[in-house]
Amino acid sequence: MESIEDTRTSQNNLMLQLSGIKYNYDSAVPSRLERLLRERELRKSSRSQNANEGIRDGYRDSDVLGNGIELCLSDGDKRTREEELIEGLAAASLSNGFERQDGRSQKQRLLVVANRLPVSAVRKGEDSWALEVSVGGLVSALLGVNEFEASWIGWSGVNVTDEIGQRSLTEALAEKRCIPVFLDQETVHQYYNGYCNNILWPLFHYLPLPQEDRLATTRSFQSQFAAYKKANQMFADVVNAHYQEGDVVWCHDYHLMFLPKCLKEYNSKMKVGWFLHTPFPSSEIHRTLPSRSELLRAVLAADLVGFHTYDYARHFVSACTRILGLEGTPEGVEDQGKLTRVAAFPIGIDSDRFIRALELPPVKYHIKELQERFAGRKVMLGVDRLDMIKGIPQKILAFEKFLEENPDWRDKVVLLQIAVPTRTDVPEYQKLTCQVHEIVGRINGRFGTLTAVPIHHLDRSLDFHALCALYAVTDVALVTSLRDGMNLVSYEFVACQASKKGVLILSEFAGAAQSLGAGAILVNPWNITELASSIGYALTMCAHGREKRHHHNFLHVTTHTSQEWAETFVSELNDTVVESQLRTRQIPPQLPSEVAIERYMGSKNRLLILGFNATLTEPVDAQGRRIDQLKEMELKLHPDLKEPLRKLCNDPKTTVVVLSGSDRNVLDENFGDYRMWLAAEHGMFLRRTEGNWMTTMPENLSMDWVDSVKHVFEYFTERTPRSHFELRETSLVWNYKYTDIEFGKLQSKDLLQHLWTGPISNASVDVVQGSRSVEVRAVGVTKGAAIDRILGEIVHNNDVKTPIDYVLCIGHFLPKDEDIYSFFEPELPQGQAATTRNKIANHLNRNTSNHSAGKSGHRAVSNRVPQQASTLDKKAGSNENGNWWSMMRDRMTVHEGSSVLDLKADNYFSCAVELLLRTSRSLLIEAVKPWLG
Ligand SMILES: O=P(O)(O)OC[C@H]1O[C@H](O[C@H]2O[C@H](CO)[C@@H](O)[C@H](O)[C@H]2O)[C@H](O)[C@@H](O)[C@@H]1O
Ligand SMILES: O=c1ccn([C@@H]2O[C@H](COP(=O)(O)OP(=O)(O)O)[C@@H](O)[C@H]2O)c(=O)[nH]1
Repeated sequence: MESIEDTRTSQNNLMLQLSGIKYNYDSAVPSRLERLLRERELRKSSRSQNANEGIRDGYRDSDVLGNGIELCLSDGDKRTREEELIEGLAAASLSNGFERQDGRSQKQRLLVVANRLPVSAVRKGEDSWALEVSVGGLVSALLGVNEFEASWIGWSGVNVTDEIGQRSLTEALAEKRCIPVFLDQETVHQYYNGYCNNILWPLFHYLPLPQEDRLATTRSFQSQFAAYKKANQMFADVVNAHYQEGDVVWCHDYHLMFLPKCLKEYNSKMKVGWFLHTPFPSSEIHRTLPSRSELLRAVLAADLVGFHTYDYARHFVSACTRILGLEGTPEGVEDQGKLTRVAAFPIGIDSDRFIRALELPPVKYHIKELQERFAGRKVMLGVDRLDMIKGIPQKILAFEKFLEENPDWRDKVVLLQIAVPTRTDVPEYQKLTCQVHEIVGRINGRFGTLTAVPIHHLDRSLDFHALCALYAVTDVALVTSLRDGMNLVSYEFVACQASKKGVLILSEFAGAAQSLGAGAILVNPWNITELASSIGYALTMCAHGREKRHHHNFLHVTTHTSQEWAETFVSELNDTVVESQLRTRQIPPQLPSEVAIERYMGSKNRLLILGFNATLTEPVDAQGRRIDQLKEMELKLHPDLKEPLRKLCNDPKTTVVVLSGSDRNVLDENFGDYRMWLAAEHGMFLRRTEGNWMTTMPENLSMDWVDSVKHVFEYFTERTPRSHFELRETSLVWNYKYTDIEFGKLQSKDLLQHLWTGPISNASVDVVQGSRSVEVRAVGVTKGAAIDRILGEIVHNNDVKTPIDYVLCIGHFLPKDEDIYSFFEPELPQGQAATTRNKIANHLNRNTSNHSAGKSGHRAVSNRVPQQASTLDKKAGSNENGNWWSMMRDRMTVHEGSSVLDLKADNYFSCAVELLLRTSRSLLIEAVKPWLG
C-alpha cells in the first residue's frame, strides 16, 4: 500500500510533468508562513533602512494620504509582484530562500476603495471646493498608511450633477490622491441610507431586520438591494478606469460587498482584497438576510477577505459553509478548487501621530484650558458617532445610576460625551438623537447645580488637536458599544495617556476588547448595574493598578499600528495570489472538448465509461440550500441528458458503460431501456441491458463485517439529523451531505474512529471517505479493480470486430476508485499509473480536470486465442494490486487475432467531475451534442 509520503511525492512528480517546473515543489518552495515571515522581515528592515536614510515620510496634514515619496516602477520594470514572487520561489529551489533584488521594498500602487473618501467636499462656488477630513475609524486608520503609493476611490459625500462641478471636484480631489465616484441622490438614498445603513449596518451589529409593515419593507428592500448592486458597479467602473497591471485593489466595508465580484468579472487577474470594518455576525443572523447568498458569493470573489477579529472571520466561514454549502478550511473558504483566503487583521492607529500631537502648542493650550475648566473634578470621556451601536444611552444611564448611588461623587466627576452626528438622513439615527437628548436633559436636571452639570454633551465633532487634548486630560474613558467592529477611540485614548495613565472601561462587545482586554475593565454594556459599579472602581483605582493596565495597553497600541495593519494585509494579499498560482499549477487542465470531439468523430470503435451520481444526475441546488433532500436522494438521470445519451447508445460504433457505486435497482430504473452496459456497486455487478445481471465479485470476498458496521451506522444515523445510510450488497455508505456541515464532520470523525478501533479493526475492508460520506467495502471492491473484468466481458460479449481505438472516461469517482482513469494510460508502469490516480484524488475539489496521456504510444494487445466463455459467472479471482490488466489483455483480442484495443494516447480522454459542480450536466451535453451532428 502506498504511504502518504509516497502519495505526496508522486503527486509532486506529476505536478512537474504538468507544469514543466524544474524543482521539487514540496521540499524547495517555502510554505506560505515561511514566505510571510520572510516578507515581514524584509518590510521591517526596509523600514528601518528608510528611516535611517531619512526618506520615510511621516503623516502630513497637507497631504491627506501622507504618501509623499514615490518609487514608481518604470515601464520596463512592470512585472507583476506575483511574477517576481513566483520567480523568487523558483529561485528558492536553488538558493533555499528568496530575496527581492535590492532587499528594499518598492512602493506598491494601492487602490483603496471605500464608500467614503478621507475628505468630504463642500461646494464654495461653481468650480471651487473646500475639503474637510471625514470622521470615522476607517478614515483615521487609513490616514496612517504611508508605505504605499496609494490612491483612494470613493464617494465624495455630495451630490454633484453638473459637469463643471464634477470636473472641478475631480481636480481638487486629485491633489489629495482621491478619485471620486459620483453617486446621484436617489442612489445614495437607496444604497447608502437604505441598504447599507438601514439593513446591513444594523444586522451586522446584531440588530434584526425591520419588521413593521412587512410589504413596504419587502418592496423597499428589493429596490435598495438593486441600488446597492448598481452603486457597487459604479465603484467598479471607476476602479477599472484607473487600474494598472500589478495594482493592489483593497475594497473596504459592508458598503462594497459586491465590488470584488464586479472587479473580478472585469479582470480575473486583478489582485482584490476585501476588509470588513464592522463585526461579521453569527451565521444565524446573516441567514435572515434575503440576499445572504448573493452577498457571500460576491465577497468570495476576492482573493483575500479580512476581518478585525478571529470571531468575525469564523462567523463568515461558517456562513459560507452553512448557507452556501462550501468547504471551510483553516485557510479560508474553498469553492470548487478556488480558495478565498479568510483571516483576521486587527486594525490599529497611527499612534506616533497622537503621541507627537501632545507636544504641539495648540494641543498643550487645549490641555491647559481643560484642566482649568474641570479642576477638582475627575473627567470621564465618551467619544462616539451618534450611532445606536455605540451604547450611548446605556452609558449615560449607568452614569446616572452611579451618581444616584454615590452622592459624594456628584460634584467631583463630569462626563464629557462627544456625539458626532452621523447618517442623519436615516430615521433610526434621528430617533436616537432625540432619545439621547432627553436622557441627558433629565440627568442634568436631576443632578446639576446652578454652576455645574454632570454631563457635557456635544452634538458635533472635534478637530484632531482638541480631541487629543481631551484624551490626555481624561481620567476614565467609557466605551460602551453594544457591538463595534474594533473601536479606535479606545486606542487613541490609550495613545494619549502616557502621563496620566487613566483607566479604560471597555465593552466586551467591541473588537478592541480582544486586544486591550487585559488592560481595560471589561463590561457588558447591557448590564447597567455592572457598568455603574465599574465607574466607581475605575475612579478609585490606585496609581499602581492604573500604571500596570496602561503599560499593557500602550505597548499594544504602539506596536499594532495602522501601518502594520495595512502592510500585513497587502503583503498577505500579494502572497495569496502567489499561493493561488501555485495551486493552479497543480490543477490538471480542462478537458479539451473540441479535440475530444474531433478524435471521437475520426475513430471507429469507441468506449465511453461514465459515472452516474453527480455526473449524469441533476446537479444539487446551486445555492447549496439542500432543502429538497428526498428528491435529491432519489437519483435520477438528468432530463437534458436523456436524448443525447440515447443517441450515443444507439450508435453501433460506440459502447457506453455506466459504472456506478449505486445498486442494481437504481441503474435498472434509470437506464433499463437504453442499449448500454451497466456496472453496479463499483462494478461488482454487470449487465448488458439486453441481458441479466452477472456478478464480477472476487471469489473470496468476505462480508462478515457487515452486521457490526451496520450497527454502527444505525447508531450514528439516529444521532445525526438528516444523515442516512445505504446498505448495498458489497458495501455500506453513511451519508451526511444534508446534515449541519460541522456537526456532520464531527460525527464522521467519531464514526471513523469507532470503526477503526472496533468492528473493522481486523476485517478485510476498505474505508473510503467521500467529501460527505463514509463508505465501508470489502477489499477489492473498487471501480479501478473492476474495470478490467468489466472490459473483458464487454469485449467478449460485443463480439468485437474492430479494435477499440477511442476511450472517454468521465466521472465523479471517490479517490479509491480513481485508478480507473489511469487504466487506459499507455506505457505507464504501475507506479506511475497510481501517481495519476493520486493526482486526481488530490484535486477532487477542482472544477473539471482532464488528463490525456501525454505520450503517443499504442496499446497493442497480444494476438492470442481468446479464452472460452466468460469466467464472470463463476466469479473472477481478485487481484488487489490491480495487475489484472496483463492477464485480461490476453483475453481481449478480436476474432481474426488482431488487438481488441488499439488506443493511441491521443485518443484517450478522462475528465474528473467535482461533486458540487453545477456544470457537470452542461459539460456532458456540450461534449456530446456536437458529436451527434
Ligand atoms: O462613513 P459613515 O457612514 O459616516 O461612518 C463612519 C465609519 O463607521 C464605521 O467604522 C468602523 O470602522 C472602524 C475602523 O475599522 C472600526 O473601529 C469601527 O468599529 C467600525 O464601526 C464604518 O465601518 C466605516 O465604513 C464608516 O466610514
Ligand atoms: O470629534 C471627533 C470624534 C471622533 N473622531 C474620530 O472618529 C473615529 C471613530 O472611530 P471608531 O473606530 O471608534 O468608530 P467608528 O466611528 O468608525 O464606528 C476615531 O478615529 C476618532 O478619532 C474624530 O475625528 N472627531
